[in-house]
Amino acid sequence: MLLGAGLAALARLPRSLRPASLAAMSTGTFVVSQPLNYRGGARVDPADSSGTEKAFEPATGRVIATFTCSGEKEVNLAVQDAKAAFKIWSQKSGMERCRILLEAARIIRERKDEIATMETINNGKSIFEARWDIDTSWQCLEYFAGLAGSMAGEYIQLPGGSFGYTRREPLGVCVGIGAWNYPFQIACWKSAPALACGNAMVFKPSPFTPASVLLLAEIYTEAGVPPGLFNVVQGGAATGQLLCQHPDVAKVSFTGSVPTGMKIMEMAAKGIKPVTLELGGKSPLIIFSDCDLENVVKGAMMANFLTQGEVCCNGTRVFVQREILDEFTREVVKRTQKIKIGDPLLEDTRMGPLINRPHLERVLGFVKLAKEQGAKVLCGGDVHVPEDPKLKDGYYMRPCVLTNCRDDMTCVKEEIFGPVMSILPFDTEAEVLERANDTSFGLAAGVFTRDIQRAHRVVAKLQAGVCFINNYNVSPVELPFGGYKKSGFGRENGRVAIEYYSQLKTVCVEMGEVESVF
Ligand SMILES: NC(=O)c1ccc[n+]([C@@H]2O[C@H](COP(=O)([O-])OP(=O)(O)OC[C@H]3O[C@@H](n4cnc5c(N)ncnc54)[C@H](O)[C@@H]3O)[C@@H](O)[C@H]2O)c1
Ligand SMILES: O=CCc1c[nH]c2ccc(O)cc12
Repeated sequence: MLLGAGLAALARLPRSLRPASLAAMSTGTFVVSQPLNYRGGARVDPADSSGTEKAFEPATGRVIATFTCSGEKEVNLAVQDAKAAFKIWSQKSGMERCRILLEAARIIRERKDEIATMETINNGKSIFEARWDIDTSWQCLEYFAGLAGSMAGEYIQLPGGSFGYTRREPLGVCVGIGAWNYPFQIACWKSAPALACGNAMVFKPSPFTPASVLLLAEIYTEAGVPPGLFNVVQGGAATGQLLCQHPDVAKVSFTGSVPTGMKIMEMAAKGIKPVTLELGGKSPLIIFSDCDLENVVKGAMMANFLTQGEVCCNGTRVFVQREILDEFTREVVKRTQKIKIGDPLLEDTRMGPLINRPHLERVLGFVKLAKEQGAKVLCGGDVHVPEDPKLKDGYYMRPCVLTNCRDDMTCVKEEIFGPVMSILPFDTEAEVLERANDTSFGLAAGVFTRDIQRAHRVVAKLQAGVCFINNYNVSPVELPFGGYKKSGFGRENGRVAIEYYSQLKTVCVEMGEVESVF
């Protein structure tokens, strides 16, 4: 729980009385004072330390938590607790697991405002968006609860009355390592399928956003999972490495950047551990001239400016057919300039601060380089200083639209992970397909057109794991999510996620005599 002035008392109130009070808290008052590790069904101070980290409130630049990074001893304790809980959990029927996950989903739904408030304070995204994130989170638990109850193998008849069958079995202790852009949701997208399949999990959030996953851990406990089934350790690369290299860890599910993904895969390879990698992107959004322009402008904004542009699947290379280039550009700039930037806890704010000062500087650096390389800034791309004095040290920038872009510019080739849209004109379908696929990433892509045949023809040729037709950045939990090429592999969400958190056992049953060649 986040504790600020008067908040400790609020936190002791019955849960039903808490959410509204917490949601009413304003920016600039929260501090975290309880331990941020979770083990054996409770918050704990870590048994050892590999240094300390500070977490910030991006809206104000204030430190909201100082915490200890977990070392070898603490990581080992978390894995051992998870191992013990796995023995109990994996023996439960799918229906028993289903009931507990449904209860956890219900509690998340009930505490939505409280969790969203914490997410907004620690990440900087607007409260409006954070509530969406929490909706997708409980929906994910509900979805995998349903699948837990219906997981089954196959029966295969063999000659002479013999037969075989398959069993879908859990892997054991799974590790989840998260990025900072969707802290609570990432933990849910990983833990829900893992737990549904009968696994235990040790989760490490990004050191920039250590707080909200503790609420998930407490909720799992309250819902009835065995103590130790879901544990949290804190820290950065060193703690992550200890987790990936631990001999009792059966699988690693990672969300983060491509360079870190490569390191994770190397470590996992040494232990022959399966990995799910949800990595970065530089996704194309292709807009044909026959589109519905009103929808397209909305789609392009959704593709670029959610969570301050810090979204892996953002469609930041916006290819616009030349006939509508001017009209589209005019309209998208007009709307971008109207985005309300500021205190992310205010109901009408639509863009909050970026995650931290170095990241803000990095994004501004991309805009500067784009100008040097010949791009034209049509709006934004500079620091925003809100009028409210308490926000003066926050990490705000104005969302940016770039034109005069070329495919070889850095702003078009590299993932910026900030509110920067690059507009690129094109003439023909064949040309735009070639240019859209000319990247080592392959996370997502979008097509806007009224021509349904063209829409399907184009998405069939796009090298991307998630394609949108006439919309962008919607992620219903029923649909698999994951990338092609360097954007990773394995899938989260959808039925298929079960395959990444379980293993298949084949049982061959002989009903006759053993036929021996000896
Ligand atoms: N594809 C997706 O679903 C998805 C979702 C969100 C973010 N991302 C990507 O994540 C990146 C931004 O997130 P980030 O800056 O937190 O990424 P990051 O790779 O720096 O860190 C991600 C996580 O990995 C940990 N980590 C860092 N080095 C490690 C190591 N050597 N071993 C083990 N763990 C290590 C970090 O502490 C953090 O928890 C962007 O590239 C973005 O596209 C992808
Ligand atoms: O940021 C990228 C897309 C995304 C949004 N929410 C989640 C949760 C878990 C992920 O692995 C990716 C994402």
